[in-house]
Amino acid sequence: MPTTNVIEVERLNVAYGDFHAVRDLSFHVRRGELYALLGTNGAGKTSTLETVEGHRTATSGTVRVFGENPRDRAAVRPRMGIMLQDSGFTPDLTVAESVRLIGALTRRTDRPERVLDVVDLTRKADTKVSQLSGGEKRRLDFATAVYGGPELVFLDEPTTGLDIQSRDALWSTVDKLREGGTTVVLTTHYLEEAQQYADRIGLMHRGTFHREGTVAELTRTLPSVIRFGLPASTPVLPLDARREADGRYLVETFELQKSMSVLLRWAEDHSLELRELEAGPTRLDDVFRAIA
Ligand SMILES: Nc1ncnc2c1ncn2[C@@H]1O[C@H](COP(=O)(O)OP(=O)(O)OP(=O)(O)O)[C@@H](O)[C@H]1O
Repeated sequence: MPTTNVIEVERLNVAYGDFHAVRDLSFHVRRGELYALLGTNGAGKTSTLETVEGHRTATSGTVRVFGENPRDRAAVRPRMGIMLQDSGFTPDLTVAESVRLIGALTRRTDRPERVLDVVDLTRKADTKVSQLSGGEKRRLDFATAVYGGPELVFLDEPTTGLDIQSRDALWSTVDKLREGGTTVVLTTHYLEEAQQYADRIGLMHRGTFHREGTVAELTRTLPSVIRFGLPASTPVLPLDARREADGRYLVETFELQKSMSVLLRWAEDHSLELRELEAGPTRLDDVFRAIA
């Protein structure tokens, strides 16, 4: 199957009066891809997503979704599911009524019972929205993205407020949607989720991309790290290390395996225990910290 772009953004600008929230931003999302739009606070993620979702008009530049202008709601909306940070369901409606409403609004076909089952709210079908817990409300928000298995799904901070079981269940549902070919656009402040699930990441800062690429592309410019603790008096270390505020040692290296082997041999030779030893490639958190 040829790779086609589901989303194409070319030199997007979004301004609020004199303030430029998004500057000349260009990116595309391929069919079947999970693309994470991440960034610092106020970077312009919401402004960008609202434009792609068709809720906001670009100040300049072009945005195409399925080759169409996303402001053309009739052409685009039935094909996309949007899980907002708060979908704003009417508190007096029951969960089942809310799910049926999603069906009517999206004009997608599905069985509400199936959707309730997928988001694990079958037991709460007759409960009013106002009586749901925070995590249950979030799962109801997720139903808006799942209903009718749309081709494109936007997940805005999908797992905020969810316990670990609900998070795992949400990601397993997302995996199933993806097996069916669904394209996913994610925003999250849980960087480990982006690191685990995203095919590509656009990392925004002050209205533009600080970096864009796969997780490996984003992290490989920074060294891997090794951390460990040692007793008070030790022989001279075999590689450059610095002391952290908590007294542990930190080694930064572009040759993780080699440095580990040097360190382990040294510890063995001196009968030393490397306490709380941790080693691994740079995490996305470190890429974020490097922005500052
Ligand atoms: N309606 C508005 N009027 C004026 N300024 C706005 C408006 N909406 C957003 N902004 C500003 O535009 C910038 C980008 O905001 P946006 O909400 O797109 O960022 P974000 O990346 O989603 O941030 P966060 O992670 O904090 O939610 C911010 O500086 C914000 O204050």
